Amino acid sequence: MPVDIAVIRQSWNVVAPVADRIGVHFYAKLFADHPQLREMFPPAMNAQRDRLLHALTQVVLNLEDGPGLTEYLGQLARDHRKYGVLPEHYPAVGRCLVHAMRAEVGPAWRAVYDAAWIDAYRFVADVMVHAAEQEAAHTPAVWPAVVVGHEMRGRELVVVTVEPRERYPYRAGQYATLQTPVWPKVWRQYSIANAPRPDNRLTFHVRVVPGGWVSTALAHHTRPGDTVLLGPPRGAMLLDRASTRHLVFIAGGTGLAPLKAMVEESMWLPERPNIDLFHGVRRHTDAYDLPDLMALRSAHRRLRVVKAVSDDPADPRRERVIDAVQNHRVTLDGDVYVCGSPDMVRVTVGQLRGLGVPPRMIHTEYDPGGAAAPLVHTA
Ligand SMILES: NC(=O)C1=CN([C@@H]2O[C@H](COP(=O)(O)OP(=O)(O)OC[C@H]3O[C@@H](n4cnc5c(N)ncnc54)[C@H](O)[C@@H]3O)[C@@H](O)[C@H]2O)C=CC1
Repeated sequence: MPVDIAVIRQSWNVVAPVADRIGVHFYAKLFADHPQLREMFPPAMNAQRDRLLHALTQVVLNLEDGPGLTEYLGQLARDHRKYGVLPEHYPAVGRCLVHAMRAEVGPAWRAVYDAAWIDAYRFVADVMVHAAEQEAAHTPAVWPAVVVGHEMRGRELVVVTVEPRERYPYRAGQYATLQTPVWPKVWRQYSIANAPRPDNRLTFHVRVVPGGWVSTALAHHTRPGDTVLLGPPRGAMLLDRASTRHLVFIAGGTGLAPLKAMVEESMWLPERPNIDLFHGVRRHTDAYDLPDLMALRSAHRRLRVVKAVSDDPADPRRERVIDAVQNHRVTLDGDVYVCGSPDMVRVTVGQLRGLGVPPRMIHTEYDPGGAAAPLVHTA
């Protein structure tokens, strides 16, 4: 049965305003009817509810884009394998979702919405089950990884290195989701700070976020020998290996991680490009990776590394990282990669656009649509 896009869109006018309540209702109903599913989810459900609503919105907005929607749902399904989702769970989810929508929308809900959503959900479930099955044929759902390095760099920043037991296939610039034994079922995304290595080891730069469960666990309750779990690699901020164009990397704080991985990858290219790597930090003491960056610098003659300090009272030349790029008269004639906090990325990209850098040359971890939430966050 084809999905009735017009009816779904119409229903969205009454669903969207009460979407938060639908999220709460949906999970309450799901766990009441299927208590065995509760243990698949984290203790705190706020983020989970946001993800559900985000996914629903993506489905509704992209119903006309068949291939794009299939790609999105496939990625969602591959990500969900780590939660232990099985094909038999999907019908229960569909029933509870439609029930929650009907209940929260109230009298404005029409009978035709039921049928349209049941069809739409069936389509979503079919695509996801198929994608998960295909992936399961050759890829694990999770990668157990032993912590082999744990180095505090300052009080609230840790550099963690792990060694997955099986080969972890990823590209420089991507990120992984990670779970520690301290908080089962709680996953957080962290960019991988090194290009793939023969020893299969991955390094993460983790700033402790106040109240952040996983970042605190990694910094203060994790030791070499512990085992963490990794979900599949994700992210599309990658190097164009065929290009020899000048590369400018602009990092804010731990946003350095994926850009450092890309610098490493660029060192294998047959024709190494010229690279400018700017690391923006608030204070001098926040430049947690400077010795490593300098080591990289001495191995790569075409690499320039610049530290920009924005808020250090001891430093008269306080500059935002984008100001440092301008002050060093960098020619912005190639690809520019920007990574850091959402605000930092927004401000920096705005400045780059103002300087005439074409949007297609600016690469970030953000939804190309622009206004949407960042695709990666760490906590
Ligand atoms: N793949 C990704 O997208 C990754 C993103 N991140 C994000 O990067 C951020 C790093 O945070 P911290 O290490 O605490 O660094 P931070 O927030 O202390 O900032 C470091 C630099 O960014 C600049 N900055 C911050 N806010 C700015 C703004 N509104 N406008 C212009 N410049 C600004 C600061 O001046 C400083 O130079 C986190 O939000 C983290 O989630 C980190 C790793 C990977």
